[in-house]
Amino acid sequence: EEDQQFRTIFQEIGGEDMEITANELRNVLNRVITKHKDLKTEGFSLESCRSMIALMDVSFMDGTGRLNLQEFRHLWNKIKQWQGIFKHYNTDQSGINSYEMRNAVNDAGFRLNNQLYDIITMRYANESMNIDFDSFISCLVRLEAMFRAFQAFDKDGDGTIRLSVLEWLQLTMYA
Ligand SMILES: O=C(O)[C@@H](S)Cc1ccc(I)cc1
Ligand SMILES: [Ca+2]
Repeated sequence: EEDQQFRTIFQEIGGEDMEITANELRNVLNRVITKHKDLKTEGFSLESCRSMIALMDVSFMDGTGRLNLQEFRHLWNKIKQWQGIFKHYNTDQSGINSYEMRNAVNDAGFRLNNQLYDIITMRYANESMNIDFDSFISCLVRLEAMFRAFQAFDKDGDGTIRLSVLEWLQLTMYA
């Protein structure tokens, strides 16, 4: 039942080619956020949607540059989960600050170190050191995809991976 609902949404957004492009993803995300006044954002940019699609490609080893149903379902479920976390910390509608971001990232199930929390704030916060909803989502999509990519490379699970420079560039230039 829920799956059929998903397929319908997906069909409506992606069109008959059953794939969602960055533009189509941007349109649906920006349509949904207009219905949520408690999600502080200026909207999702095309670039952030391109990045999220590339990260889903990396997660699902599917270098199409578009979202298939499986990738879209995963991304959409994550956004639904993470938007709830964002609302929980975005109490004053100013976005979330670096302290709240640390708790939000933990609530999303990630365990990082202090240096990484600082890096995330530097990378995703605006001039007043607050993180808007679209940046919040872009950050967590990247975080999750990078964890999954590492695990895919770390076949023996020993916590280390070996990459040639070209393998490194294939990952970092695309993701
Ligand atoms: O589906 C919805 O509208 C709510 S429940 C969750 C949600 C909120 C924001 C986005 I963008 C996507 C999904
Ligand atoms: Ca894809």
